[in-house]
This record gives sequence, C-alpha cells and structure tokens, in this order.
Amino acid sequence: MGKITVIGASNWDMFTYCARIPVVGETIKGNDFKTSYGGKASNQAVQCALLGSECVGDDMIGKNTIENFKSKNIDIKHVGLVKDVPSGCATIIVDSKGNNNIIIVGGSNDKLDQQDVIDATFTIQKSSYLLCQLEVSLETTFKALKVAKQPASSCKTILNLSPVTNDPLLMEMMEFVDILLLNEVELIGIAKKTEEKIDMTSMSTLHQLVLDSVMNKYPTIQSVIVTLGENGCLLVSRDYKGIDQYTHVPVTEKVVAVDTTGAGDSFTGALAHYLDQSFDMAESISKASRVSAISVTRYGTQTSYPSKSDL
Ligand SMILES: Nc1ncnc2c1ncn2[C@@H]1O[C@H](COP(=O)(O)OP(=O)(O)OP(=O)(O)O)[C@@H](O)[C@H]1O
Repeated sequence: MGKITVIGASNWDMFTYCARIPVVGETIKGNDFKTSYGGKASNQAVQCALLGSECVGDDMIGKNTIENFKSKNIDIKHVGLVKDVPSGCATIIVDSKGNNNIIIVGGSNDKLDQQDVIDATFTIQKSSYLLCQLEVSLETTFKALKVAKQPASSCKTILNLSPVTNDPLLMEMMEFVDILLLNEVELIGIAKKTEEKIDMTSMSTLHQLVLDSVMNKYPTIQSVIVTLGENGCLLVSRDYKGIDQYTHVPVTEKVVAVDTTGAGDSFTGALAHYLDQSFDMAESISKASRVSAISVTRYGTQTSYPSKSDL
C-alpha cells in the first residue's frame, strides 16, 4: 500500500456544549467545555493513521500539535512551525442535538504557500493519494493538485470541498481532481441553488445536481461522493456504475449522535485509507461510514475518531 499525503490546515479546537446555539447579541450558560486537536487536514491525517495508513502532514502548526502527529505515527517531514504567528484555532458551539456552529481563525495555516508544496513535490508524487480541503489558500491547494497530476506522478487526488467557496479558481482546480467529496449543503453551494427549493431527501434530485454541477462540467472527475449525515452517502462514479446511475450507501448502523463535528473528516480520512487498501469505491464508502458513525457517538473531533482496534 502507498502513502497518503494530506495538505491543509491544523487547528486547536475549543468546544462549548450548550442546550441551544445563542442568537446574535444573546448570552447563555453552557454545560461543558472541551479542547482537542483539529483542523480538516490534521483530522483527516489522524483518521488515516488511526486505521493504519502511513500519512504525511503538510501544514504549519504549534509544538504540541507536532507531538500529537508523532504520537499517531504521522510522518511530519513537511510540517513546519511559523515564528510569531498564532496557531489556527476553531471555536465550536455544539447544541444538545449534536449540531454545531464554527468560527475558524487561520493563523499559521494562512502561511502555507506554494513554495511549501514545491518543497514536498517528491513526497506528493510518490503517494498513492493526495487529500485536500479548502481550509488553506486556494492557490496552495491548486498547486498541490497540479503537482499530484503531473505526468511523472500516479498519485490520485481527493478534494473535500469544505469550506465551500464560489471562487472562480475552484473551477480550474476541478480539472485536477479524481474524487470529489462534499456534503449536501456544499453541493447546493456549488450548484448555486437555494436549499428551500430543493428536496434534499430525494436521491434522484441530488443525482441530477451532481450531474449538472460536476460530472457534465468536469470530465476528469471520476467519482463524486455526497455525504448525507445520518442518511449515509450518494455515489456517482464514471468507473463504478457510470454517471447515469447513482448508488445510495445508507449508514450501516443507527447511532445516537452526541457531536457530529469532524464526522466529514473522519469519513474522508477513512475513505482514503480503504481505497488505498484496494477496496472498491462502494465498499470503501461503506467501511468509512462505519468509522464516521462511531465518531459522532463521541465528543470532539480527533478525540472521537476510532482506531483499527475499536472497529
Ligand atoms: N447521525 C449519524 N449517524 C450515523 N452516521 C453518521 C451520522 N452523522 C454522520 N454520519 C456519518 O458521517 C459521514 C459524514 O457526515 P456528514 O455528512 O454530516 O459530514 P459533514 O457535514 O462534512 O460533517 P462535518 O462538516 O461536521 O465534519 C456520513 O456520510 C455518515 O457516514
């Protein structure tokens, strides 16, 4: 099996748990406060590593975070410390149903640039998968995707479209993506639709949105996976059943969610791990769903992720 390289952000997550999310100008009492290592790239690398994959991090963070990566056997060759810049951090408010609101301050993550990617060229091109998100500068992510798809490289690219943006650069980036992973809100975001007008529970409606906003526009994208929370995932793939059909992969077991923060990252990291282990797409999705279902039954982001021995 190859290596999985993850490029993007690492944060210090601060969780406030409360009965409901306050409205603007309101002060309420919370029930609990917890902290955890977070950030989309960092989360995805940790979930890959907990399942047994060899991972390379590529971001800029604090000393404790580097220790956290080391303790998970993540290769930190390309992880850097930036002087005089605070680490990225996320303030997360979780209500009693497990729903959340998040504010992210980029800090050192905003310093990750194209030169950092160029320095990691050899590592990226020798990897089986490159995992990217949209939490660091688009130019940096774009560069990483281009490096991965150079003729000398056989690295496959997975882009997790989060947090979603309608920056025109994103349209150019899509040409370098093999697998696009997004949730239903992000799908509506790139389709430039409004949620109220779409029946989100209809798989055929979501399938049509995937065709119109991704598959018919970007012929290089092989597969699109839309994560649907407790409703599982929708897969549309050129190399699975063809794009005229969709596959709905429901969640394998019903669970009681206490905190869904980072479920998407758990799913993304696990998916890369199982694809790298040569499971086919539908099987990898089903296995990744099981991993992320466990993560929503526990509090926090990385603190909620299961390892191989928990499965
Ligand atoms: N309540 C749940 N029960 C079982 N599985 C769940 C539940 N919520 C999420 N999952 C699993 O996690 C996957 C990802 O969840 P979701 O679609 O909520 O991602 P997301 O919106 O990107 O999450 P986040 O942005 O909070 O990280 C789902 O496809 C599903 O497999």
